Amino acid sequence: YHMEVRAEDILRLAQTAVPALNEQFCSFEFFPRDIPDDETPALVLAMFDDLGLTQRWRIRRDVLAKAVLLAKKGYRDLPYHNWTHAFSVTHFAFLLLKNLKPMELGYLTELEGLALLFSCICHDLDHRGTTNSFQVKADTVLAELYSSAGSVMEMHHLTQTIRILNTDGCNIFQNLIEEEYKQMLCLIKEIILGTDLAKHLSIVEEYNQLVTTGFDKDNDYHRKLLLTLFMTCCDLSDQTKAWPLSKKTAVLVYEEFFTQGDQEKEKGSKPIEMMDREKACIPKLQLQFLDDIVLPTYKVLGSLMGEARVLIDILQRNYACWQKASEIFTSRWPEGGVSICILE
Ligand SMILES: Cc1nc2ccc(C(=O)NCC(C)C)cc2n2c(-c3cc(OC(C)(C)C)ccc3Cl)nnc12
Ligand SMILES: [Mg+2]
Repeated sequence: YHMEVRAEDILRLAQTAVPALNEQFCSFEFFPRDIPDDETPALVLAMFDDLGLTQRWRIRRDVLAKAVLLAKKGYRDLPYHNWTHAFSVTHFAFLLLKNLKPMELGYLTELEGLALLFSCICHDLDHRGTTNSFQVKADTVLAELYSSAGSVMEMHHLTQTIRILNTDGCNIFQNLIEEEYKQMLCLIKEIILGTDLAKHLSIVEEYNQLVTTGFDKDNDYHRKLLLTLFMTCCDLSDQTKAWPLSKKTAVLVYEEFFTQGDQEKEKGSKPIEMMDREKACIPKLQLQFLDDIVLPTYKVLGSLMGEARVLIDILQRNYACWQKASEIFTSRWPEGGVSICILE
């Protein structure tokens, strides 16, 4: 398994005219998952340009082109943790940076904004569609390598990210001065390791304190919290889209979970209910997920950045749809299949 891209593909991407990012593309309603796969690399370049990051950090176009193509190739063909997920997460980071203007307001430095965008592209590189606990239980190579550090998968995503930067002609940060380069690697590490669900759950308390004490933009730690908060919001952003779209994504997540559950059964171990296609009730699990993880995270975002409150309204509408679905589908289909919500 290796990551390689052809020179002519890099050249073609580097020379494509920058697609104009229209109003829909720049709005929170936009659903990036509908963009054809082959159009996504050019749009990533356009997002860097549109945010002024390409010129601010003197990022060479052909270098950014190669890095994006290598990252795209670094994702596996899975139901959920694939390039489409990475692209949609990156698109939401673009929306946050463009619409909430954290860099202009001094909530994030331009270096932190660049770190967020690049981390989104790479944050789930070479995911295998299984959880950290699965890696440890199955004693996989990745668990051998990283279980002592915890965050097994996230450590792997990080090493794959560094590998891209160390690949000839891919280091988009090559024109940063020494000090900024060191800071950049530190930020990327924080952000990518912060995408471990266990890490997120352990710092939710600190997010709420941040809301109570108020955000101090001169406080490095506050800005770091904001970065990992933004990253988690990006990672969860499919849930802030219109109902049919957010439901479609949820089904993909369970396709991956159930495949892991099937593998665990084959190994003779019992999967948790969320991963057991015989036991899981998706609407019920989605209500828990929105209650325990998504809503608390976006409520912090909404308290810190007023313009993000509109996203909470959409989340609450989607919550209501899952409630209706759970009432209609509390009893499973006669043949014991999983209830997929047909609500539109
Ligand atoms: C639609 C949707 N349903 C989900 C339902 C359940 C869970 C889950 O892991 N439950 C475990 C218990 C202990 C809480 C995750 C779900 N999920 C994620 C997701 C988020 C992640 O972590 C961050 C981003 C840091 C929160 C990491 C991995 C994934 Cl797949 N993305 N979309 C979804
Ligand atoms: Mg991840």
